[in-house]
Amino acid sequence: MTSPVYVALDTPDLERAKAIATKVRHHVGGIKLGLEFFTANGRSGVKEMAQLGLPIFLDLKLHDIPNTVAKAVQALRDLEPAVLTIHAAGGRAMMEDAKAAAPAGTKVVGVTVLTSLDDDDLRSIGVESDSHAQVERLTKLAREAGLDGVVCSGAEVKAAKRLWPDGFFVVPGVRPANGEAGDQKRVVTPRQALNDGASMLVIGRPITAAADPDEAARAIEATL
Ligand SMILES: O=C(O)c1cc(=O)[nH]c(=O)n1[C@@H]1O[C@H](COP(=O)(O)O)[C@@H](O)[C@H]1O
Repeated sequence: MTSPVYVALDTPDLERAKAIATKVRHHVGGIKLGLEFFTANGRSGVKEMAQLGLPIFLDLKLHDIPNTVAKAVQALRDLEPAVLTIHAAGGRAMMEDAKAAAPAGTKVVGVTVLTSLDDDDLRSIGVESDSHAQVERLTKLAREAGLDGVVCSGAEVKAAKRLWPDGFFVVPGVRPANGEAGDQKRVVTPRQALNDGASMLVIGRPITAAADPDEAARAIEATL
């Protein structure tokens, strides 16, 4: 079975990203390249990582007016990522236009509420709903806009899947039991996230910051 774990290679260092991906490749389903990697290495860096032969999740969390996001997605078409993120809070028209601009084989998923935010953080930016209700709201909107799925924490994935049984659910903020939460606030274990309906788990530091990343990925895989 292909592993649902995508390792987040959050580094500006292309050689380090390659080295970690090469080490863990037999215990993950793919690699996630985000803003830190992309702003340092750009499209050519993504192409170089693609040569490793693992599926790529390009996590750019695009969030702008519909025209700008659609044109940015168009400019990324030839990279053909397996998964691409946009912010669901960008609204329905933005999501519709992003999906229309993406390659047919790319799953476009909407980030709902970042896993680094709790209900107090939401209130501080004027969102009166709690994280659970806000994830549900944005999941419905993403579905209506024709996206393939959403990104949410493991605390909400069960509810999101109930609203969208055939949606694709990406769950970051995943930590092995007793793992360091760091800046993540809504955290669950990999096993719990899968039990509750996650399609894909995004795991960064628990693997990449380990003394032996392959052993860490293997240990996580053993809990699934
Ligand atoms: O879209 C994401 O992947 C994402 C969404 C979210 O709400 N929270 C979140 O942590 N992420 C990403 O998931 C990864 C989590 O990394 P670790 O906390 O090191 O496991 C990072 O690359 C984040 O950019």
